[in-house]
Amino acid sequence: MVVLSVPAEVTVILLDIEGTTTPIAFVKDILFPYIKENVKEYLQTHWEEEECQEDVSLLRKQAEEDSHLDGAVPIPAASENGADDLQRVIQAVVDNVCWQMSLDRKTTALKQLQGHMWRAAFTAGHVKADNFHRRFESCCGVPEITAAEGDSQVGFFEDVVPAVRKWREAGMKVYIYSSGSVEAQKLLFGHSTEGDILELFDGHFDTKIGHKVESESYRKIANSIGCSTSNILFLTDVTLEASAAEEADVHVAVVVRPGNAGLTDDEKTYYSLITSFSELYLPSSA
Ligand SMILES: CSCCC(=O)C(=O)COP(=O)(O)O
Ligand SMILES: [Mg+2]
Repeated sequence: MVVLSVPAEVTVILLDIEGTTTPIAFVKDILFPYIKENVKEYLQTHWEEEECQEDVSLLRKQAEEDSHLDGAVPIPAASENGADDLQRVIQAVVDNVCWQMSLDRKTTALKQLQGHMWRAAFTAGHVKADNFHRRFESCCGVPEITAAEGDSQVGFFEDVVPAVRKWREAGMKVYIYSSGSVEAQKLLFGHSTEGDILELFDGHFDTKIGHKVESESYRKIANSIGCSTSNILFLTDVTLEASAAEEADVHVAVVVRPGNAGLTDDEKTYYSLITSFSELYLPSSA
């Protein structure tokens, strides 16, 4: 087995989710289809609620910023002109969300709405919490999406939970940094195969602190944790994120998982690679 020695100055492990703790297939084939298939009904049901209106305002603001982009979908302001007008605005929001998702945009506006939709799905019982890791089920007309046991559509790779427990026993702090909203992250870790494992994490960060491809985000994270950037080891599948973190003096390792995007030969040579969290060696746990 390949072993990657964690530098002695590292006291914090910062984890990406999609492609790192969690198969890309789980996000793309289970979590995201739920959004696309339910967004219209969600908006129609929750439209009058303050939270939903805040989500729509944020999406509208994002749409204005995106107006120069090819295929961008504007969201008109809702007027008092009756039900037809309301349906036109809702359809524009649906089209905007689907357009953003077709590009796998990581905007805070999109991620916030997704998090609220997943929460509503849990609350309404559309999602079975005890088997969330391999079934994301809807009772509102959407076909049940079930992944067969042993395939890649589970919530977490099997090495994740044992490794995180071990790191914590060795005195490491463990944080999550994902484009998925903190609320969505907590749903995921709150419903793992091993039950609620939120207590394994010292905290969560999302794009509200900044985008993952921007170095400044990692400086802000270190500041928020109260450590130096060089005390952090960031594990991610995306080299653009690794590069931004490294520019901020964060240690990085690129995680190679089944279903992840391939790396170039240069990237394979340049970055420390791991295929499982069990390949990390902590001198302090020796
Ligand atoms: C429950 S987290 C949802 C995952 C998600 O929406 C996402 O965009 C994942 O991005 P990551 O930064 O974890 O690669
Ligand atoms: Mg990722």
